Amino acid sequence: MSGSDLRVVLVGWGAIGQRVAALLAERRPPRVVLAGVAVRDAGVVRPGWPAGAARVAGPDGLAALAPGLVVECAGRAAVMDWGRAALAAGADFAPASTSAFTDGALLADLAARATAAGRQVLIAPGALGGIDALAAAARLGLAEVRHEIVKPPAAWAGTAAEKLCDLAALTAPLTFFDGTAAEAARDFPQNANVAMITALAGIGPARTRIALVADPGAAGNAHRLRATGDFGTMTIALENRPLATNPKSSELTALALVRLIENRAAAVVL
Ligand SMILES: NC(=O)C1=CN([C@@H]2O[C@H](COP(=O)(O)OP(=O)(O)OC[C@H]3O[C@@H](n4cnc5c(N)ncnc54)[C@H](O)[C@@H]3O)[C@@H](O)[C@H]2O)C=CC1
Ligand SMILES: O=C([O-])CC(=O)C(=O)O
Repeated sequence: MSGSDLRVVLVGWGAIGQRVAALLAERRPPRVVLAGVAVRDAGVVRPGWPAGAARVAGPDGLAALAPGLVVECAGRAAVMDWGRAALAAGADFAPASTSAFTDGALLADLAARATAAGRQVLIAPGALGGIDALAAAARLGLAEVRHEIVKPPAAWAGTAAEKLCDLAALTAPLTFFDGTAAEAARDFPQNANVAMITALAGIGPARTRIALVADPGAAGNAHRLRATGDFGTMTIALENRPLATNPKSSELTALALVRLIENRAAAVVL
């Protein structure tokens, strides 16, 4: 491998981390090396571990791998420490657990560290599409952004949805939450990270409206985004296939991270 290779470290070996690693192994993008994966128990042997990737036990072990890009797919609690460690190690930082940015001070802190280090915090579109159009449209001014997240009841199990409705008894779609992106991302960190992505790309966490729906007829995880503004009107509808090992997370989230990684090393960026 040459000195110009992009050395990537994944933080988290769950549904998304494993899918990203498998896609990189399949696609073998030029100039991309999966240098390491951070896990909580580095001693455990894990089937399917990527060839040549080091096990990283904690943020202190990051700099030794000389990463160019650290991709977080572990959970909200991992974002601050791994983001700081990535930027201190001279890497860009791409967090998937964007619900962490309901704490606006955390994003400001990482942004300041990125500026000081000459690096970037890169936010992939996650489970969503149309973020490029939304972010472009926001430059002229948006009047309204509404994002509806529809998942089967099983995908809401173990979340605050259980306090708001009887998931097992549903026979028709139920909108169990309608509020701001700030509230959605704060209260549903496993299911509404994209709410914060929509908000950051558009009109912010306080003005972006989010509806969360449990639908017993849903085959996958749907995202419906509608925005109006001086640019015109946009409507995006996605029916995402869930990841096999975590029904809460969409396949598209892993694909968006693979795209981000490949683009950091590509000659032509799309
Ligand atoms: N941006 C987006 O659109 C989306 C973001 N997500 C978020 O991405 C994250 C990962 O999702 P999944 O892979 O589906 O979750 P998962 O629960 O399958 O995997 C997370 C893994 O990270 C590990 N982990 C947790 N804290 C860690 C730490 N400090 N260091 C090392 N490993 C740690 C866990 O043990 C687990 O193996 C979650 O926060 C999820 O909510 C999920 C879907 C969409
Ligand atoms: O993967 C999805 O469809 C969305 C999701 O879980 C999240 O934003 O946290």
